[in-house]
Parts: sequence; structure tokens; C-alpha cells
Amino acid sequence: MLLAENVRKVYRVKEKKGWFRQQWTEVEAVADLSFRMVPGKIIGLLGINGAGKTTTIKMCSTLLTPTSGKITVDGYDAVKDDRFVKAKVNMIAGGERMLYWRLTGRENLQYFGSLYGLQGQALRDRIDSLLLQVGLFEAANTPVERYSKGMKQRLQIARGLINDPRYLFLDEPTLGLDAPIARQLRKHVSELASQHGKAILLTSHYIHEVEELCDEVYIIDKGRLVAHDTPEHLTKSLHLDTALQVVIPSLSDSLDYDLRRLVLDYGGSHEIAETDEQTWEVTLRGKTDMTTPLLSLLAAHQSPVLRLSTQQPSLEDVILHMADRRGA
Ligand SMILES: Nc1ncnc2c1ncn2[C@@H]1O[C@H](COP(=O)(O)OP(=O)(O)OP(=O)(O)O)[C@@H](O)[C@H]1O
Repeated sequence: MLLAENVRKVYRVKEKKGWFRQQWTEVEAVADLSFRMVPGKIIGLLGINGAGKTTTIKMCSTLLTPTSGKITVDGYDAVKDDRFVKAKVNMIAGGERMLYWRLTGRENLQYFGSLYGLQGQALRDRIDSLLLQVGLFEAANTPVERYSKGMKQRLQIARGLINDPRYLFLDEPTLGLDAPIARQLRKHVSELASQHGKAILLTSHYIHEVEELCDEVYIIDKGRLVAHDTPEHLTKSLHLDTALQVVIPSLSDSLDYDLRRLVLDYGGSHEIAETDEQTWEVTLRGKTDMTTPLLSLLAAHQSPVLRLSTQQPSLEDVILHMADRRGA
């Protein structure tokens, strides 16, 4: 298990004061953050304001030392036993960083493998199996500069798996990828946890991606934990509004009046808009399901229903709601 306990990171930065004076100031990037990663599970780290996600990942992968608090990986301390911890963790970043473009896919993996002390037949076997796993076996001897975006991202995955890490940090892994490639990659990430038993920490600005992949979500704001739960519980616990939308062919004054009354009775809100097809789109929002009273009302007015849909609150609504509350 990877355990982060009350971790804090303060950066010291030099600031100019006038022409000749400089002064050190402190930026608290992570404050009192605790979380855990367990094999086979994916956790999401979502940020609101300058949240400290990258700083957290760097501390977990031994690239930065926490100012206070403790990170242990299978019992090893990330600071004192960093050599053991390095062997158990790796990071995959989105975009096109961390690869050598002039080298082929295979040469890149040979280089990164050698940094972990892998060599000879063991390294060759590992590279072959990773190239097969990410579907780059045929392109292994092509320079990376001739790879497509999707191929580069798959090579990033192979690079991140070169030391067979038990703990993987994925920092915006689908950044800039086209939708079908991003979908393929999400499937791969999900299999890394479910079939290969990796413990994964994911950061992403694509909240639907977090919702789809993560078993648990940690939401941080200015380095502080503000919520931790499963995506389903988070969306339920805040009791956000459900949106109920109905499309009707016409709207009489009396129906308009009764719709307003209905929304008032249920303590909700509503919007009515005429569409391009000269129909009316009525959206009711509220904490209580208004489907049955709405349908009875439309029946009483002999109004046909052309379309009816409900939209439950999503994790994205939760983040927006929290950001609003915290003045982002
Ligand atoms: N090397 C550094 N020196 C000083 N301050 C830093 C440094 N790195 C990050 N910060 C500050 O620490 C805070 C958290 O930064 P961090 O990059 O960890 O956040 P993040 O959640 O990854 O942000 P983003 O999603 O925008 O990449 C920010 O206020 C940032 O300006």
C-alpha cells in the first residue's frame, strides 16, 4: 500500500522587493494531505485552485521531499528508503514530454530500462512484452518522431511500465488526444488496475474520465483535502438538482401558469425555451423527482410529449458546485 500521511510541501521562492532587495516568501502547495493507494484500484486526484496535484505526485515518486508528514510505499519511507521506493513507482505524463524523438520506440525503452538497472535478455524480454501489450511491436524500430500522437502516448505507457511498478501516477494521460484514442487509452488504464493489479493515481481535467475510471476521488483545493469518496457518493451526498427536460408542441398561457405553480410547489426552478423546430423545451430542476406530477399536468392540458429525459448530477456538477462555493 502507498500511504501519504499529513503531507505538507512548502516552496521557498525569492521575490524582488524594489530595485536591490530580494525577499524569500513561502508557497504552501500541499497542506496536511492524507490518502492511500491500494493494488487493483484507481484513485483520482482532482483540483480546484492551484491544487498541488503535480507536487503530490512528485513527492510520491521521490522527486521532491515533503516539508513534513510521511509517505510510505509497502512500508518503505519515500525519503529515507528512496532507492526501494523508486523501484516500485513510476509516472506517466500526458503530452509528448519524456521521450527521445530521434530514437526508436525500442531504443527509448532500452534507455529508460537501463536507468532502472535492467539489462541483457531480461530487458529485451521486458521490452518485447511491453511493445506487444501497447500494440507497438511492429513500429518498434521506427523513430518516435514518425509516431502518431496515439502511438507516442502508448509508448509513454510502456515507458512508465518498464520497471514493472506496483504504483503508477498518471498525470493528465489523455491530454490532447483525439476521442477514440483517449477511449482506447482509458480501457488500457482500467485493465492495468483490474487485470495487472496496479495501484493507480490519476489526475485529469476531463472529469468524465475520472468518473469512468476511478474507484475513489480526492478533491483538493489549494493543497487541502476538501472531499474524499466514491464518485457516486459524492454526487449523491451534495443533493444537487436533477434536471428533467420535456419537449412539447405548444405552450398555452394556462399550461405556462401551471408549470410555474408546479415548480414553486416543489421548491425547484425552471426554464422554457422555444426551439428551432417550433416546439417548446421545458427544463425543471429540483431535488425531488417531478416526473409524475409533470406528466399528470401535461395530460390534464392534453399536451402531447415529444421527448422526455432526465439528467442526474455528475461529478462535473460536484466540482463546479464546490468551486463556486470556494470562490474559484
Ligand atoms: N517549483 C515551485 N516553486 C514555487 N512554487 C511552486 C513550484 N511548483 C509549484 N508551485 C506552486 O504550488 C502550487 C501548486 O502547484 P502544482 O503544480 O502542484 O498544482 P497542480 O494542481 O498540479 O496545478 P495544475 O493543475 O495547474 O498543473 C501552485 O500555487 C504553484 O504556483
